[in-house]
Amino acid sequence: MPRTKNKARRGRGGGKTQNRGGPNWRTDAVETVDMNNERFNNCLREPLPTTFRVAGSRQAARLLNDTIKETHVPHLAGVIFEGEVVSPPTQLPWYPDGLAWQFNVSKKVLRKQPEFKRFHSFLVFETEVGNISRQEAVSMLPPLFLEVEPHHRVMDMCAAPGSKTAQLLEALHAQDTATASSIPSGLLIANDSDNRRTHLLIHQSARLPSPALMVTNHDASIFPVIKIPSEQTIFPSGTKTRVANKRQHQLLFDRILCDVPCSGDGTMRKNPGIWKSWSPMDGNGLHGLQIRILQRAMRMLKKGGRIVYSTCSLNPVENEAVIAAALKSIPGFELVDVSNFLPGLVYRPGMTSWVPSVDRSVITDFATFQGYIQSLPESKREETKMVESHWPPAQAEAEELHLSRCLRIYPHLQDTGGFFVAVLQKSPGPLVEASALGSLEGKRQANAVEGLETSEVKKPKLSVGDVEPEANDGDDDAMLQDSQEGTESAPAIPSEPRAAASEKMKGKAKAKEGGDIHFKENPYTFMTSDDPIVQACITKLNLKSDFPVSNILVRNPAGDPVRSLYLTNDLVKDIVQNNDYTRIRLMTCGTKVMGKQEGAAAKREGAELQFRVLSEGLPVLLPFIQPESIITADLSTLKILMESYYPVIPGFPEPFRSMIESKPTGSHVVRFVPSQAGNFSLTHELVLPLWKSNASLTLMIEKKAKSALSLRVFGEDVTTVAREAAQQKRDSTATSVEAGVDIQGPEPGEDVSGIVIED
Ligand SMILES: C[S@@+](CC[C@H](N)C(=O)[O-])C[C@H]1O[C@@H](n2cnc3c(N)ncnc32)[C@H](O)[C@@H]1O
Repeated sequence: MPRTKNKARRGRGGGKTQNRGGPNWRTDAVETVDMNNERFNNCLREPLPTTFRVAGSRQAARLLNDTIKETHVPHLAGVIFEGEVVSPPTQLPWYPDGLAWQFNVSKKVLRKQPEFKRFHSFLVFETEVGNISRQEAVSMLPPLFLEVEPHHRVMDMCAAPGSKTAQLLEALHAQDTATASSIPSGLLIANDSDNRRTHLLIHQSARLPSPALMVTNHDASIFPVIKIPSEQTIFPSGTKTRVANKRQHQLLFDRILCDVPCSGDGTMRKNPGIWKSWSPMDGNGLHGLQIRILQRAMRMLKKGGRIVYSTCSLNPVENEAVIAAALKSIPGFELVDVSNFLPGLVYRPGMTSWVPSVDRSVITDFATFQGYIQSLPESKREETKMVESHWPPAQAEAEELHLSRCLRIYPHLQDTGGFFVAVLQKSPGPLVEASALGSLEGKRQANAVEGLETSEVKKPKLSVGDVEPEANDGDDDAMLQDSQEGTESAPAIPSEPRAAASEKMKGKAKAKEGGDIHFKENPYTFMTSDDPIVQACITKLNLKSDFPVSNILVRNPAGDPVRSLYLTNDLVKDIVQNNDYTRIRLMTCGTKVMGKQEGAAAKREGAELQFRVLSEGLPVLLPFIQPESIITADLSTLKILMESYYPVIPGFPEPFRSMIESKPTGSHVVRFVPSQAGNFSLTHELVLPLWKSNASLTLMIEKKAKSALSLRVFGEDVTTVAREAAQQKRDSTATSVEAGVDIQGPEPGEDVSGIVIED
């Protein structure tokens, strides 16, 4: 943080003198270093460059990335605008496969310079349809460090609005092809405590539909135990089948992301408000919640599993202090050395020493918690919100905890926002006896056992639902956690006001009894495999026999296929069937694959009982559709389908025309093969849903997706919507010119942007 700012605040705070510990967040090294770095100061005042990531499954992302690299960037190189050279986009040096880009041009260039204007339109449309994600460079880091694989059980504790969730989903779907999606055996639970923000998550994740996704709405620090059946459990031979069948165990995760709420002081380049409102107390106040969220994650992790803890703050109280407190309270974890993980990433090591501010006026007079407490009159000691874990551990302890293995990203290093990342690994083996360990590890384990005293003494009884820790894990932590969920007493964590805490306890007790009566979402109900609607869909689409027909569900208690059919993988199905959906506060799960065909035309044609393939569900269904029922077409057919809403069947070229004429009305799937149409070529295969009416055809993709596709394939938006919009613009310009009004029409794509371009 800029030193001058702290000084100014101290001045305003009045009276307190510079302390022996030095300015806020100070390391020992700082004492000997000149803190005036002009580049750093200037950089903090500069707006961030625009960064984006090519999203989607690996193969699809590579194809689009090639388009950027080979079609757009060459045209953007050497551009001169108003006498100045404009730099083209460049790839972030550390992002795998060069899939992330950065550029720094003014809004004026994007609006007026023809090549950049075209590139901007391209970005806008591809962003709209989810193929490109505008995301801060540093925010792309945490999912990379998690190294998610398709079989992993992954938890995103604080997920909204969901840019990192999208990256995690992509990793889960790494084996997808450009047109077809795999059904990963793993799981991603994206959770956020803010109900409204979970809807952002649902919206975001619709761009990468996944049968392995669940969205929940919980306070992550008390995330409930999720039960799954223990079919793998080997019971003693005498166990009655009835007992064995009933057994469930706690789902533990392979990977957990804790991208926790933070003061956000690392975002000051894009949030100028931080310059005015920043206070060290923001970090002090969040510290307790941050520890509790991380501890909950540690309790839910499998042995050998990995947690990434991240914030967009540079305050050690929200970062190294949280890591140190969590590591000291729960044994069996260590910080991973990730120094060589992303070559090209420039960072600084975690801090091992700092002095927290004890109030808003940035008083950093106290090098230790004890010193601070002793400075207070006795009557005030109970009231202070400062706790021991705000301070750094002793130097030897900080070293033994390897706090320097954390990564600090400073804005001036690679022209980014400020960020903090720590990677924690849970030991794969059983815990070593505390007495057999070296001094610190022995103490850590002893402290942790103290912290869990009640449950350690009183082993929980398995009650209704018989939840055991995951069978192959034999994890005592999980068992203990079940019994004392929410009563966890890690040392030195700021306590909530008593009344609030006891209310929370009451609420939790209620939640433990069963569901949450305040949770108003609809339940998910699995349909039976022989349901006539399900069977009709299977026949109509000619699905193969390995289609997971028993994993289709609907969103109502009766199990009626009212509007949409969803598909989940086996693990999500197990979770839905073994947990009260209100207790886990399930907002959504799986992916929509079929939707009821609505509208007058469907009624007229007797198709109102038919379900059609949804474009978002098609990649998931595609591997199960018998190849002979997929219609083949070429680029000229695609052009006709793009240029008109309802092109009539006789207008299509042969052999497509005869092929489609032979098909019944209703939902179909078309494979557009690589081909030429005039000057344009389709370089890779596309598979899209189509609706056949009595006389015409409709490409069943959303308007914006159609425009993005058109821009990509034909270099311009040939869709009806674009033509109508252009006509409207021409008409209104003509009218205003006639009336002598000077109007500034919207720039192409601006109204649908989703990409906000800062000046
Ligand atoms: C830094 S943002 C997460 C950003 C997100 N990971 C992304 O990449 O888009 C922190 C999120 O934590 C949520 N949050 C705050 N307190 C929480 C809690 N106790 N449990 C779960 N989520 C919480 C906020 O609603 C916010 O969405």
